[in-house]
Amino acid sequence: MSNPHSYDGPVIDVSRTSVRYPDGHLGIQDISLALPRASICALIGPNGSGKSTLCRTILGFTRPTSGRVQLLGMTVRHAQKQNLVAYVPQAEEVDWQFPVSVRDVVMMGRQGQMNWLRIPSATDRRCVEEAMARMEITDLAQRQIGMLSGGQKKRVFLARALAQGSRILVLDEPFTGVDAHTEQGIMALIRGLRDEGVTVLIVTHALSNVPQYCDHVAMVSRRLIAFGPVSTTFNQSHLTATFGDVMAETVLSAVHADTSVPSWSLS
Ligand SMILES: Nc1ncnc2c1ncn2[C@@H]1O[C@H](COP(=O)(O)OP(=O)(O)OP(=O)(O)O)[C@@H](O)[C@H]1O
Repeated sequence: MSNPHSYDGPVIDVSRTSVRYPDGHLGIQDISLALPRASICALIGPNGSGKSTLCRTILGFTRPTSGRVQLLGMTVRHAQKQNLVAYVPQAEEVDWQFPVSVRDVVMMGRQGQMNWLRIPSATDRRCVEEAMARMEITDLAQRQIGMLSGGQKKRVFLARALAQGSRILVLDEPFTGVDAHTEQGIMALIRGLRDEGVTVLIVTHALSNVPQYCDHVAMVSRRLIAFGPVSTTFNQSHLTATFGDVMAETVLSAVHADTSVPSWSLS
């Protein structure tokens, strides 16, 4: 098995991967992409195009029907066991009624590092306090997660991912329902992690932010339409093939005018 700290191949390596759900629906078809270390990749496509399916396959929540996913040169299961992958879910995937505090949720990021008794060490506690401070949620530490605003909830899950200290970070729509200050904070954090060597995959409908925030972009419509550096891939022909010509025009004019396209306009 490769050493995750010295491994210099593709960090997320998806090879000819398809997912067909038990009811016969096709989630993704024959997708291949290879993300390098220390990069930020946007995963974009219309509703139902397979973004979540691809993420869930990379995270090991969904098994590919065919093809193969490797993370840092090892199977997804091995990477998960070594705590190498952190995930920030969409708000809808979380049971907000669950009676846990913000600090408890952030501590969950440390579970893979704890001993079998699951008693947090001084290091675990320090990592949790540092992650909460970095996400500016220390004052919320005792609050029950269901009582927080949408932007505060996002920051809690980012802090959990930070506390985990993983080499790969997958975020599902991190900008939905957050204000401009939180959005800037999330991006500053993600860039900081990228500069520390973390590989980041972001599912986003905030298309006009992609050139500003990301190094690579993957465009999907069940199949892979295009993948590569933003500078050469985020262009009119690929956007048209993925979203249609009206949306491609709207996105590109928003990029040039440096304004954002509301995500609801992409449904
Ligand atoms: N559990 C499931 N069982 C059956 N079909 C599914 C399941 N989950 C997703 N699908 C189907 O797989 C396809 C891809 O869905 P997916 O959720 O991956 O798209 P998405 O790009 O993430 O969409 P959105 O932008 O709306 O979140 C869709 O046709 C969807 O109906």
